[in-house]
Amino acid sequence: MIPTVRLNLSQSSFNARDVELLRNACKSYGFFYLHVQDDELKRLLPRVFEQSEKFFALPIEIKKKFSDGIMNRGYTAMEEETLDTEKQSKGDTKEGYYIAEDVSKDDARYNPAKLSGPNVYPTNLPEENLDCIEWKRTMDLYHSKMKQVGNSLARLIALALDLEESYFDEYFQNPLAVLRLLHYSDEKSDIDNGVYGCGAHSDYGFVTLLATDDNPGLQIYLNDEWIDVAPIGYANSTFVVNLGDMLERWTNGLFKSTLHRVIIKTNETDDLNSKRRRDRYSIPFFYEPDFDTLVECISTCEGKGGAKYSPIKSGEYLLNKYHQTHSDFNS
Ligand SMILES: O=C(O)CCC(=O)C(=O)O
Ligand SMILES: [Fe+2]
Repeated sequence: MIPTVRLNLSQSSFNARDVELLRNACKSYGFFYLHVQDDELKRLLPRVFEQSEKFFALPIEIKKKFSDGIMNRGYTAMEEETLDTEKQSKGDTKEGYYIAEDVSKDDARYNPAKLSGPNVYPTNLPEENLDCIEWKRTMDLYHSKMKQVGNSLARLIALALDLEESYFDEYFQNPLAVLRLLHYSDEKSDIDNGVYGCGAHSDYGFVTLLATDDNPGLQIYLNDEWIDVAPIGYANSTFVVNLGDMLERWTNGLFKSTLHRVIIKTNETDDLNSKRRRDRYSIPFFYEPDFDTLVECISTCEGKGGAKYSPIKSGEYLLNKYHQTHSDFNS
């Protein structure tokens, strides 16, 4: 149902049809598939998922070592995050790993109060369990490639708003660009009892580009109904993209930041004749404007009714949301 927009990273201009598709999808659903044409990305995606699975397969006491609750980097355990505090009886049945821009302490951009600092990477593990060098290389490469995709998508979004293609560039000089590896446990979601893979929420920032495996689970809330989003699988470099709250605020509600959640439907009694279904793995990439960006209604979106939302600061908005949802976040 949601359309597929195309983006070719090696081309500098965009196709008018894609601009139109994107505009309609952003207004109606706040969600679309994005097929990104880029050979390096296509080769990289299976490796990123492979390395992600290898990490999550490690024992919990090892995984827990690689975490920084101040900068919100590295490992977050099963049920640590609760995205819908009203409806959930326990945390999301998923574990995760945050990777952002790796900024060393001697870098001029180092500023932990503004979430700019070093990543946490797995280290000192037996190579047969995890090749830490390869792991870091793969994740850093993917993070950098996804920033390029985010930058290009921001330009396409500007065109869809009838703005200059470069309109958003100034707000993404040091974007809060965060990759999050996710692994859902096989615990079946139980809506009546508040058990969710991931509770209902809207994303906080500009756009999220989600790579998933072939497992279903993602649902979006449209016209008072929860609708399944068919998993696209990462093999052909297609992402499920959704818009976040900041873009909704920037556009005065013209572009939607839509509620979504993850429902895990499997359990031990799943089709015993076929091979047991694998756990679900997904990797959202959150592309958000610079920490100090003031997000306020774009003048051409104001319309007759005026601005519906008060201006917010990008970084403050994110920090607030992290505090509300993460029990281990203590910045
Ligand atoms: O795993 C998914 O399909 C969605 C995850 C998500 O919505 C999020 O992390 O914000
Ligand atoms: Fe989300």
